[in-house]
Order: sequence, then C-alpha cells, then structure tokens
Amino acid sequence: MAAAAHDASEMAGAPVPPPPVVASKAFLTPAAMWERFVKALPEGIKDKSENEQVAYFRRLYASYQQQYSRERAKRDRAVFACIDQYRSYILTHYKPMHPELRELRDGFFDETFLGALRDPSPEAWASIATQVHPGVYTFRLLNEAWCKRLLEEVDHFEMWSKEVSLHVNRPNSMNNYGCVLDDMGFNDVLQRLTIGPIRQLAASLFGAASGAASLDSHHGFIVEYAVPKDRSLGFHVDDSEITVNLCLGTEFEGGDLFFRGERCPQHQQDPCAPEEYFQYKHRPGVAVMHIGRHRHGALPLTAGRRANLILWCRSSAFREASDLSHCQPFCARHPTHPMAAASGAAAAAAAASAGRGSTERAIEARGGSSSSSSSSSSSSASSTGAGLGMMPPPARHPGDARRSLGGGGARASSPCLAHAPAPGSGPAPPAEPASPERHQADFSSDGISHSERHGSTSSRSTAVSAGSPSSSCGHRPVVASVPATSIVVPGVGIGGGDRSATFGNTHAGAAQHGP
Ligand SMILES: O=C(O)CCC(=O)C(=O)O
Ligand SMILES: [Fe+2]
Repeated sequence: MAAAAHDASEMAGAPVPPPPVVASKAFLTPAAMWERFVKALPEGIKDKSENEQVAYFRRLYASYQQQYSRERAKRDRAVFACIDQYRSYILTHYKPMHPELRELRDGFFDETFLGALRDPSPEAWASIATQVHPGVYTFRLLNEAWCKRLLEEVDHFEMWSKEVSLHVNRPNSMNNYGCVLDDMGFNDVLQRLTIGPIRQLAASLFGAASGAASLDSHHGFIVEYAVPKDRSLGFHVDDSEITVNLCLGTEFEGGDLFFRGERCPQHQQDPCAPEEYFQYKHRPGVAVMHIGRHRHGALPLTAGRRANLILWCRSSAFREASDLSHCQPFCARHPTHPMAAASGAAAAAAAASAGRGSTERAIEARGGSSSSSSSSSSSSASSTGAGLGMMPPPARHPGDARRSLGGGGARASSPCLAHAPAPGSGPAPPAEPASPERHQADFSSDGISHSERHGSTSSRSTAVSAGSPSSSCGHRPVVASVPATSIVVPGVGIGGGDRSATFGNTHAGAAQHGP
C-alpha cells in the first residue's frame, strides 16, 4: 500500500467525505453501500487496507453519532413536555366511560388465564397457551365483556376528542387510527399486567434469552382497521422483546396476521424458509404472543372492523445486555435456534459468536431476572386475589419442543416476501406486503427510543446498538425496498445505532408524538 505512512491521527484529520449513506429510495445491499463508501473516501485513505478504511469509517460514524445524540437529547426534552401536556389534558378533562377498566379485577380475566394466575407454575402458564406455529402462541387473556367495554371506551374517547378538537396521538406511523392506551390512564394497569402474568407466561414460552423473563416496561395501544380506514399493516418487526396482540373485535373479514420468521437486526432482511411462512386468522377474545423480532404484518381487511389491543413488552436489562451487532439466539439464523438448520444458519454460525449463555448471564448481572432466578417484580400489589407481579418467573416450559436445540429439519430456504420467490420454490408470499412507499415514509434516521417517546414505561429502555433500521415509533419495516439509511455496513451499525424511532410532528398541546 503506497500511502502506508498515514497514521490514525492523520486519518482523523482527513477531509470528511459526505455521509456515505444517502437518503435514497433505492434498496442498497451492504456490499453496494460499502462500494459507495469506498468511492467517497478521501485521498490518502482510499489506498489503505480495508481494516483501516473500516476504522476510518467508524470514527466518522462516531462523530455523526455524537452530534445526533445531542440533537436527540434536545428533542427528547421537547417530546416529554408534549407527552406530559397531552396526558395531563386527558386526565383532567376526559371522563372515562368505564373507569373500572383501569384496574385489574379477577372478573375481567378469562377463566383459563385466571386459573394460571391463582395457581401459577411454569406448567400452568404453558398449559394455557397453544403453539400455533413455532414462535407464535395463542391464549385467552381478558374476557369478551372486558374487550367489549374497552372498545366502547376507545370509541367514547374518539368522540370526546372530536368534541374538544384534540388531535389524538396515534400509536405509530404505520397506523392512522387507533390510540395509545397509556395516554388514557391505562399505563398502570398495563404495566402491572406486563411485569406480572405476561412476563411469567412469556418466560415460560420463550425463555430468558428472549428477554421475556425480565420484562419491565411496555407500550400499550389500540390498532384499528376498517374498510374506509386503515386496512392493513406492512411487514415489520416491533420495538419490543415480547408482543401481545389481543383481538377485541368486532366482525370482520380478511386482516389475517402473517409471520415470516424470527430475526436479529443483522438478519432482518434475510429470506425466510418455507417453514417460516405462517398466516393466522385472528378472532375476538384471543391473544397472540410472539417475540417482537418475529417479522410480521397484517393482510388487508376486506369487510367489517378489526380492533386489537397491542402490548409491546420490553426489558431494559435485556437491551443493556444484548450486543445486537452480533446475531442473537432468538434469531433463526443463530446456530442454537430451533429453526437454524431450516433457515441456513449453518453459514451464519461463525459470525454468531455471542452465545445464549453470555446474554443470559449479562441480564442477570444487570439485575434482570432469568428463567432460573427468583423474581424481582415485587413492585406492584394487585387488586386481584391472584397477586400479580408477586410470583417468581417460571422456568422455561419444559415441554416446549420449539426451544429444544437442533429442532427443525434441514430444508432448502426459499425467498420470503421481501424477495420474490421463484415459481415453485415454496409457499406463495401473501397477497400483501404493504406498499413500499408507505414504509419509506415511515423511515427516518433520527431517533428517540419508543418507550422514551411515549413515556409509557416504568423504566425507560436503554437504546442498544442494533445497527438496524429504525422506523417511526418502533415499527421496523422489513420489506425489500428498505431505504439506504437502514443498511448495515459490515461491522458498523447505521441508523442511530439503537432500536430507536423517530417522532413526527409535535404539536404543542396535542402532542402527536406517534407520527
Ligand atoms: O394488526 C395487527 O393485529 C398487528 C399489529 C402489529 O403488529 C403492531 O401494531 O405492531
Ligand atoms: Fe407488530
């Protein structure tokens, strides 16, 4: 290399090229992005070794990060002020139709769920859930009367907001309807649900390595679809460790959920294996549970109205402990994942050096519980006799074949809906991936973590180095037409380096922080 004399300090002082990642609607592969970056390198760095170029890029990236963090902190303050204003306006002016829903009462729960609450054990929790597909469980949570009342409350709130001309804060950029329950006085009750029974159930189904056993915060909202309103939800992953999706009603046709495999940020855009395709017809009164990083979306509704309660449950301990610049055990590309063989994880095995054990240990070291540790969730006394939040998290469901290592036969992988399948190469993709345009509009490179933005949590989650695309309000689209800002250059995360999301317009007094 001719210019080997350049040392790090010279490189640091070298003229700064324009940011290599440009806002473009074209999809860039990591290799294509790297090629662009190399072209934009200043003289003197161009002829350096690739390692030195990467080091240069890291420094450059760090300097943008610093600037970005400062801007983000400034905006956080503004957003928090808006959220507080918005919430306190609602609390002081809105008269709830069903105030009792803001408490946990035995009579609200489904009988099966209540049974596990009263006599909790890993087996009891696991027995109330049905695995409808690897990584997707259904169970009955709150009874139909409760679901009906919640829908009435939501309708009542919408009507009131129109009367007082309040601009309702929508749950995220991908939904034009629905509302944030935490803004309407449901924060406490949903938090207790999260750190109590939901955490225990999730831990029994998904194990500690998913973060399920240390859930400590949530974002709770309603999504709503109707033929003249939003009809579908694009392909995405959630800003959650565990997602609970409870169908409230009403009558509808279409709108099936679709799933396309669990992925870490590194493998978010990867094709899915035929066995990862799954479509689920949601029914009122039924709750679905999956990890937030299980890629999914909702097909178009063809008739009626569908409204769901969504609970994004998060673990700050998990986020602090996870190094998402490496593949994680919850990813089907990780060699220890049950779907690994099917989804071609053998090739990724070398890259996936961070093991399940290390993450679990790190979570425990940071005070989060794991499946084998005792509960730390003594914070919330419950109004139910079942003592929510007081029980130790159970061990992983012993009979859960899904989590037994080495499961899943070796089958050829086929493209997922993000990569058009060759004819006959596997199940057809669903009729809908949502329009790329919509996802593009959702994307932004700035970021505030979802929980921070919504302020809906008892402990705000810490941004982690995800190197992943971030979209507004925590949804991360995973369609092929991902804008350049979401691509990961080998070894270097781009896009804010966290699981963050942007907020859109912030209107004083109205606080539309979910764009
Ligand atoms: O429409 C649904 O049921 C899915 C909603 C969802 O995935 C989300 O809000 O994150
Ligand atoms: Fe989702």
